[in-house]
Amino acid sequence: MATCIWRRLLLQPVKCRLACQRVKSIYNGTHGFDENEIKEKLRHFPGGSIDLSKGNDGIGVLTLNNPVHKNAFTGTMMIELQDRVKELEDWTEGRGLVVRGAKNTFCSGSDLNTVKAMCSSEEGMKMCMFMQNTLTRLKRLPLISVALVQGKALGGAAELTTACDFRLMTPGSEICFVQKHMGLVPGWGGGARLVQIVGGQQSLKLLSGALRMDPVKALNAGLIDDILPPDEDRALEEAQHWLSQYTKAPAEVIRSLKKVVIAGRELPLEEALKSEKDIFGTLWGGPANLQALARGAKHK
Ligand SMILES: CCCC(=O)SCCNC(=O)CCNC(=O)[C@H](O)C(C)(C)COP(=O)(O)OP(=O)(O)OC[C@H]1O[C@@H](n2cnc3c(N)ncnc32)[C@H](O)[C@@H]1OP(=O)(O)O
Repeated sequence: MATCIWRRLLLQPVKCRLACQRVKSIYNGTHGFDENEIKEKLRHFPGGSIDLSKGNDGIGVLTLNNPVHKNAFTGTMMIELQDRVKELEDWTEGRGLVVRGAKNTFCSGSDLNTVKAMCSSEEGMKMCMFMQNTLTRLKRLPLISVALVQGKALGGAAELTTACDFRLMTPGSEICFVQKHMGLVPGWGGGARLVQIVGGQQSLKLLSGALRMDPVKALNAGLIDDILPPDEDRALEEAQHWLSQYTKAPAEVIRSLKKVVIAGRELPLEEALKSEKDIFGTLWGGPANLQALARGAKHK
């Protein structure tokens, strides 16, 4: 039943808007999760912002902006991240997204003042459910996302990078799942996603060793997709250029490709195949398809 709804949603994002909100997220009222309650709590920990710019070229830039604290995630930044992801869900022209930190550093994870103030197990789990919902929705966006890691990506920030389709690092940067040193495990969904990206063996090493992954180690482990040239000030430009090799096509084609991959990632094979057929049907004989045929495109 759930996979059937999910398949319909892949095809009818507007029609099924309300159901969509439920299915795109993991937790809702049936899991005892009260989103408003946790948001109210998170509002008590202000600071920083999550900024989104949407380019006319269909490429968005999402910036974690709290540089005095190395872009650590405050409570209000967690809420703003959800708001920005909702905005991206509604951006029908979007084809790609770069997720980065302000001032040449990525993010030092959860704001430690927020962590200290929400120290009961119950509160921790609510925050964890809220962030899992948001990061799952980020990963399920019908556009191609890349995390640009400059400086350090620690703890929850390392988890955030796994909610993007791709990861890039600049020389001198580092990704480290420091949760073990905090007496924790990943909780924002980064553990499960890491296993999907690098496999169980590598994940166990990265998490239990809290390994500091420099760009070369991260590339060899399959954690990242490329290392950018050593020019910090041009890193965003380089990341956008790197991303453009995957986003050069009409938005409806790129968005449909991503939906096919989401179905393949998340649905049992037969359901994924049916989704793929339906998504294919939305493009066959459509403008991009007809233009390609009229051009007599050759693929030498
Ligand atoms: C499920 C979620 C799990 C989590 O994410 S738990 C959080 C994991 N992250 C951490 O423990 C990061 C702790 N911070 C550090 O290790 C270092 O500050 C870090 C990021 C390597 C940067 O080192 P430095 O370059 O030497 O800079 P610094 O230490 O002087 O930091 C500059 C100012 O930023 C602050 N800061 C850094 N990370 C923070 C954080 N996560 N929460 C709250 N504040 C944080 C730091 O306290 C300092 O502030 P101030 O200038 O002393 O007022």
